[in-house]
Amino acid sequence: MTEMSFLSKTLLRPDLAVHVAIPAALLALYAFASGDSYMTYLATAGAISYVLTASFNLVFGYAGIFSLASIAFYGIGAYASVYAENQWGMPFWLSFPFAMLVASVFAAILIFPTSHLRDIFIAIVTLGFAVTAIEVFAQWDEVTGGAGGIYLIDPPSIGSHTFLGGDPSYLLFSLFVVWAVGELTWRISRSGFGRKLIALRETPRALAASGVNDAKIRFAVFVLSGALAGLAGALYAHFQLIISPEAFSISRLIELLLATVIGGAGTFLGPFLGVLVLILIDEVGARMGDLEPIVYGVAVIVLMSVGRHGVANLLARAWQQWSPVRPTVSSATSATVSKLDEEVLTPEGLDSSRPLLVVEDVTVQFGGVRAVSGVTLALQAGEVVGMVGPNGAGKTSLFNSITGEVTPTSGDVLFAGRSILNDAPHQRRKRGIGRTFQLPSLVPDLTLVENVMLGGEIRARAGLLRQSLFSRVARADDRSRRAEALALLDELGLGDRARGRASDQPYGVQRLTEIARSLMLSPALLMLDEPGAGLTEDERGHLAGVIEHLRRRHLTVIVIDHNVSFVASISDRMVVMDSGELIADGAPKDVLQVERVVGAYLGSEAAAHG
Ligand SMILES: Nc1ncnc2c1ncn2[C@@H]1O[C@H](COP(=O)(O)OP(=O)(O)OP(=O)(O)O)[C@@H](O)[C@H]1O
Repeated sequence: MTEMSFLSKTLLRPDLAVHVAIPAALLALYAFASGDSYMTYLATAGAISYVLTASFNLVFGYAGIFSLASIAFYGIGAYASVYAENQWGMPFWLSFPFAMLVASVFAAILIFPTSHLRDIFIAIVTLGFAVTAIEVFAQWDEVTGGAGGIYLIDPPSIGSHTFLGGDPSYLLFSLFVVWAVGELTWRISRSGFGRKLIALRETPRALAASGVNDAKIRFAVFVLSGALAGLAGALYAHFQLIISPEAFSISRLIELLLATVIGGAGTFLGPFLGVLVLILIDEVGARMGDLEPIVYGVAVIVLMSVGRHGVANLLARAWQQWSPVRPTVSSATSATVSKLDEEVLTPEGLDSSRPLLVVEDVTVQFGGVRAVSGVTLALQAGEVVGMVGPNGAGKTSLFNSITGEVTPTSGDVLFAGRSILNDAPHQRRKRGIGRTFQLPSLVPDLTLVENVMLGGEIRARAGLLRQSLFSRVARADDRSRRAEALALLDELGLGDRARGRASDQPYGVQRLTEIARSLMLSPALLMLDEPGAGLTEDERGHLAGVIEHLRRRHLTVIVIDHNVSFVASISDRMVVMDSGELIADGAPKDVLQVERVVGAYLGSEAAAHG
């Protein structure tokens, strides 16, 4: 291999580039800064800011949880490490994990009042927590030293070496922590855990559709982010050797927000770049005397208007234009249904002696609206059932009461002979009930194959911790999930688009990808809510072929659609709903003759079909 091809191959493989470029950059920074005390100070402060920003980037940037409590966890980590050393004589190297533990315990507690909140409401509750914590830091004299702060009695040392805050050795230690945190975030961003965080941020429904408990993902990222903020706090305390409440103020929180957003929230490089840009703005501003706040403000406004998704995304776009390797996305869903492989889907353990699904006298009431009224329905394994009915007939409400998104007001739903009413949606996915939504619920920022891989997460052998570390088992999981997802996409005729971003795909492709994601669950029952909506004639034809393929594989399928001819052509049996009631149930040709069906809903279309 020539030197050039090695270089270009390394650059084009992000893993290698990160493992080489980040440590090299950190070592270069150390070599550059360690000769000068001011630069050493600046670089160490920057390293600490990076760790704090990376912790916030995980919870806000990746997971989309607008938690402002990071500043409190930062303070808690700082005080906890100093307190443990001063009061209990805890060694320096133990006080760091202790700080992480204490901060993560607070994070674990705070997740409860915020678990059902979103966006600005989370921001308000966590801001309340941050303000309270800042007040406690300033007032709890016995522990925090109150407004005057506390000193670390013994500077950190290992063996005979003392790490004084402004020393090059402390800078080296801080850069080591930066490397470790960077490595962790890189691994997370590559792993199934990272994909689940992005799904949580953009399309939480995609998690439920994949059988993933979003509460668990929220909890994990909140606690992890709290622990990293605590680590930043301990690093800060040992850098300054004195800590006082001003270090954990609201203006520090605003700096943290700015660093995250300017760098590029939800990107790996964002925290590095955000901190660097803020330091540069600070340094330039400091030379401008009274104009400093104006320089700061103007710089932030300019940066945000040039690229509101942050510097990292600007660089990524520039790199994509420069890079010789471009993703290839063909223009049409060209593959034919004949490509569908007979071996792909074989539902296991089906008991054909009893219905797979029984809906017993289910009523769904939304306030004064009775969306479903005493519906009883049984589905045999292997049936393809089409469900039609006018707008507002209650089809989706009935669907949702089977899949768990809606709890029936009365009645029961049995799957494989067992009531599933108490199961959460993600648990029903695990039991074998796959579903798609009326509006496609793919994660726009992930590729198609990554979206489909989400459906296989419930079979992952590696837990969240091993996924975060992207361990050997997690990598092996990932490889096999990717291969399965690619095979499924190929089966559905989407192989050539697998690496395209979901948001760039036409509706038809997105709908089929949702089906592929559901199939990753190896469901016994697949429920498709208007899979044909918004599709072209060609795409509809392709969809009909896919459903026929599922039927041949003995998968039980329920399809809602408004196009009666389409439903009649793909189903073994048709059910018709009107005003919350089931008004017909039988073979398509018989149902289309039922007077109430023809009169109440189908009109000329049914007559034409009949
Ligand atoms: N979450 C909700 N809150 C209040 N009313 C609701 C809710 N969901 C559905 N409804 C109402 O319940 C009735 C049935 O709606 P549903 O969406 O189940 O019908 P549908 O047959 O699926 O209609 P469409 O074909 O238009 O999707 C409608 O009157 C609807 O407005």
